Amino acid sequence: SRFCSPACKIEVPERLTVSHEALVRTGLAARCVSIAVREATDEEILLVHSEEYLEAVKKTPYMTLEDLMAFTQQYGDVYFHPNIYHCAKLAVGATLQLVDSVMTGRVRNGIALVRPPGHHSQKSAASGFCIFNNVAIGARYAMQKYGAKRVLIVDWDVHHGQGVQYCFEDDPNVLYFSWHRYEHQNFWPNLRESDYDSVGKEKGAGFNINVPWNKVGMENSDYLAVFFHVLLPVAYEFCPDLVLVSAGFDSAIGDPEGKMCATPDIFAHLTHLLMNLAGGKLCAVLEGGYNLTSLAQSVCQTVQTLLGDPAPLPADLGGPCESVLKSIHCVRSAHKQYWSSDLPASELSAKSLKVAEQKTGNEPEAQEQRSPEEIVWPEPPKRLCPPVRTAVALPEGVACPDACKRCSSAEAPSSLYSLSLHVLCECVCAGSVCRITVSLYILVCVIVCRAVHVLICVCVCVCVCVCVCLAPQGCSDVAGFMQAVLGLLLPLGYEYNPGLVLLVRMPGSGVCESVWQQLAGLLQGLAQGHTLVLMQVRGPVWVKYSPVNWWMCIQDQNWQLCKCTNSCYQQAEYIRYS
Ligand SMILES: NCCCNCCCCCS
Ligand SMILES: [Zn+2]
Repeated sequence: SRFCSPACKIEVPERLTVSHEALVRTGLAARCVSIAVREATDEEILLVHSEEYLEAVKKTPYMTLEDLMAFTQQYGDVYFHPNIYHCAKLAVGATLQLVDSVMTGRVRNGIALVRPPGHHSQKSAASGFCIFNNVAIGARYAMQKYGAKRVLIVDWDVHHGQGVQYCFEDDPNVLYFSWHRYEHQNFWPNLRESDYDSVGKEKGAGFNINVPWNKVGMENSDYLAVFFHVLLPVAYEFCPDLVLVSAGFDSAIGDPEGKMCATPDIFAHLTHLLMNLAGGKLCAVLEGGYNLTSLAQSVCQTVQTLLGDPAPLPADLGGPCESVLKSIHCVRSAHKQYWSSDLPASELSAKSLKVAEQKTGNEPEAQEQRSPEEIVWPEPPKRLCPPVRTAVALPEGVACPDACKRCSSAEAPSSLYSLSLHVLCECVCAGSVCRITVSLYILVCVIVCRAVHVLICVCVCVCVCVCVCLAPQGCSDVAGFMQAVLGLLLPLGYEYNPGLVLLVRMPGSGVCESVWQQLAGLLQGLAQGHTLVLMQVRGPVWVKYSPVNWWMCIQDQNWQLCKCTNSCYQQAEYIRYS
């Protein structure tokens, strides 16, 4: 019989069917392994929820419609259907199946497309369409069953996941990050504790990060700025064993709840920027997302990045808007005492403020006048999945690394300079590159990043941005190095939006492997993954390249190579020859 109470108009079954259909239509589903779902057990649900709440929800399948209505009244904005208890157990069970698959290494990462969502539900309360807190239970489960010590939860849904915050606010082992439409507490769930000064309690102080959006109409550059200047520096310092994403897509353009302007392809970059953490162990769990068109596109963008495909070129980014700068400034000040990675906040806001003034963001008022259905945006750009991930040109007698395809060996130019120009011209003449960023890493810690634009080729105008990075001591200051990469190089790179990234590692630079891997991985979010790496270890040159990744390594006589695990793209095993 039809459920006579006002069933939810936006949290509808079609959310899952359009998402799955899009994954099938784009061929992405065929590239994934599907994981069986199951119902969560009581024990698993009790990792987060109270017995009395679970017992109460257990009764709902047998309630009359009137009783269900009454039961719903005690909570905010949640709808109970006789079948929702079953669905909510499946949503938790699917999440835990995904956590199992990732923590056991059966898969590197994945996404659980579930409903009802979970991040608003609390120990003894349903809220905001959520019955059981899928992601909070997933975090506790990973810690209990797999001994995960530190779990990072990134909540990019447009609503504040207060349920997750309450669950872990005194827990230093779970770092909860959420951005959310807030409008100075005028947006649902209208909580004082959703503001930036809720940093966690007792031992958990510093492990809860709230970034309020005090305006609607936020764009891609606003989202990236928060990742570069708030989330990523702290996430790298936290060094999680597992990343859980409360992947709500109501923060995308066209959503009736969020009223933001960020386009679906931004989720390709957000996902990419998180995939270098925790050795690539990332579980995304669907939360909100109520515009069926942008939801399906955003899900596909996320899955395609999880599969390792190169990110799309970021559409013309500007700097963050004034309101976001204030939020970034406030949340960084609130967390200053807990985290060491901290560029002088004044410098950050000064630079970005200048850019913000020039920013002519599309006025959200204009957007608000149009109904969500009328808002249109361009289809996300096609993203190449190269037929050959990695080709390697090696001197005679050197075996081809795993997962690489051997091709004719390039002659080994003697000096680095001629080599790089030789290759650059080859790239340029191939016509596949319009702009090139050359990062010459002389030494380790980047403290000054100066960009010099040089015209190097008459046939094609190639802007070579030569970042000459000076630095003091060796690899000890990894935090400082990562802070400079995250807070300076990446924002610069995304805004510059090059056609190719050239990474050069000089001998004696002392760049330790982990830093090098992070750098190579993060920078592959630029230039659609076209990365050229000159790794001056010592010795002859060989070129490892593919339509996506160009790797050029200069090796010493005894082939002192390194294992470069690119969690994003492929395990590139190099070979040690002595
Ligand atoms: N007038 C109150 C609107 C409440 N909307 C609840 C939205 C829950 C989103 C879950 S992601
Ligand atoms: Zn939401």
